[in-house]
Amino acid sequence: MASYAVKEMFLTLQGEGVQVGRRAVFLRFAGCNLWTGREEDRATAVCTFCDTDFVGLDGDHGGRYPDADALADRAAALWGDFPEPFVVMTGGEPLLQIDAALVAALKARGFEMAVETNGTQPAPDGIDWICVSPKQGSDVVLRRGNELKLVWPQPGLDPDELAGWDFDHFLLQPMDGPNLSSAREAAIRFVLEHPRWRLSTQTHKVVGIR
Ligand SMILES: C[S@@+](CC[C@H](N)C(=O)[O-])C[C@H]1O[C@@H](n2cnc3c(N)ncnc32)[C@H](O)[C@@H]1O
Ligand SMILES: Nc1nc2[nH]cc(C(=O)O)c2c(=O)[nH]1
Ligand code: SF4
Ligand SMILES: [Mg+2]
Repeated sequence: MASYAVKEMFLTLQGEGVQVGRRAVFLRFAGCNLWTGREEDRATAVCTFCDTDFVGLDGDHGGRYPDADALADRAAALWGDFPEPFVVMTGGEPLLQIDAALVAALKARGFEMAVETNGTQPAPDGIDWICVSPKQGSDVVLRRGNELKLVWPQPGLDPDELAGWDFDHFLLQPMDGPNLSSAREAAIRFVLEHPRWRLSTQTHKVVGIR
């Protein structure tokens, strides 16, 4: 039976993408295949701009969960006594760990499931909402889903090529970091010229929630 390495779990509002503002349990898995998460490796990683600490098991409700039921029980407890539970699985790279047993355990507790992924791994069946965020220099195998959320700008990644992939929504998300304001301006300019794309703002950072 699989065990799961979890960095943290918390209740918040989805800050990004088409489902922005929605109450959600965030389940952040530890580990990623495109960066070790160590600052000394950032410059040589495939993904160099990550805004997230996904190393270790030491966050709120983090730990090694022995099985899918234990993890789904914790997610249900965090959601609390409300209808229509919603979980966003992220990381790190969640598709390194999400398996059929976890999907089934969450489904059995009534969860609607979303995933935030870099798209380099196939997704198991049964996930309700797939957000793929491609990274320049990686091999994206998951080219269909609900939303494609491109962190912008990423030199070498051409949005016109991605626009042929099979997604319902195409989003540009300005890259947070030292050049955030110019990234924002570039994204706004791009959307004004390419109405197929929408701007995704990381609203949780603006309003000061997790
Ligand atoms: C931390 S990642 C975890 C999920 C998965 N590994 C991925 O990259 O999609 C969550 C989301 O944050 C985005 N992201 C990471 N660093 C960012 C940054 N500096 N600015 C804007 N978005 C960022 C990712 O592209 C992804 O959409
Ligand atoms: N509020 C909030 N919304 C988010 N949407 C995607 C996030 C992520 O790190 O995957 C994230 C996050 O870390 N916090
Ligand atoms: S792929 Fe996702 S989790 Fe991994 S380093 Fe990039 S943004 Fe961070
Ligand atoms: Mg985040």
